[in-house]
Amino acid sequence: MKFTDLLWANALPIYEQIQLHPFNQELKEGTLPLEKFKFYIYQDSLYLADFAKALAVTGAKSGNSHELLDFLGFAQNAILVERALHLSYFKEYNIEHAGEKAPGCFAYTNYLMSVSAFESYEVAVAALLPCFWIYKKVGDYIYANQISPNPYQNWINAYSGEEFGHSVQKALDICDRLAESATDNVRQKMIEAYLTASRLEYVFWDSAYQLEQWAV
Ligand SMILES: Cc1ncc(CO)c(N)n1
Ligand SMILES: Cc1ncsc1CCO
Repeated sequence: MKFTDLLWANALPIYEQIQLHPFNQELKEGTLPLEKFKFYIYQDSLYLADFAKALAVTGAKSGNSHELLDFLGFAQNAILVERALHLSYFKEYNIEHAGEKAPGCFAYTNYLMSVSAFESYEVAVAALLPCFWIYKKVGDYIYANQISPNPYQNWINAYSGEEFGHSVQKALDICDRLAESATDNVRQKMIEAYLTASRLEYVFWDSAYQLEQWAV
């Protein structure tokens, strides 16, 4: 059994709740209120900017130029996705560049940045993996089950697409390779980081669905 299969099995209950979450169900049906999608896209643009930094810092920890290049490529793609997909939605829906991170986005980005800065390469890779893998699975699920025409088609195509799929496979392969030579202790920390980031993926969608605000 590959290490990533073990990760998937461990986090399956979290993934199932993500797939069943009304944000993703309504995205699939095309009935997600525009206000919630706009909130999500704006928060996700803030997310992707920090995610790119975490990817670059993680890449800098790899012991070889091959994986450094992989992670720098992921970071570059995250910024390009932010520019292309998000800015087109910003225009189409008149989303203003205003406001700070909601608590869910704040928690997730700060977790990824702190793990990439302060934990080992192995643990940072495991923490970053749900961003790739869960989005791929959600993208594929929505693509296969969507009601069309769907107003959120561009978003669906981006994450169910082949290009994103290649990046996801690369990240999975790196994680499996690292786990093979990791100690049990490091592998345990990788599992915990993967679970925490998966929970934060749920939190991020839920935050958008609730139009989450700071309590004070
Ligand atoms: C919150 C979040 N996780 C993962 C991705 C995938 O890039 C994204 N765009 N946003
Ligand atoms: C994970 C991820 N999300 C948006 S871009 C990107 C890197 C893919 O290369």
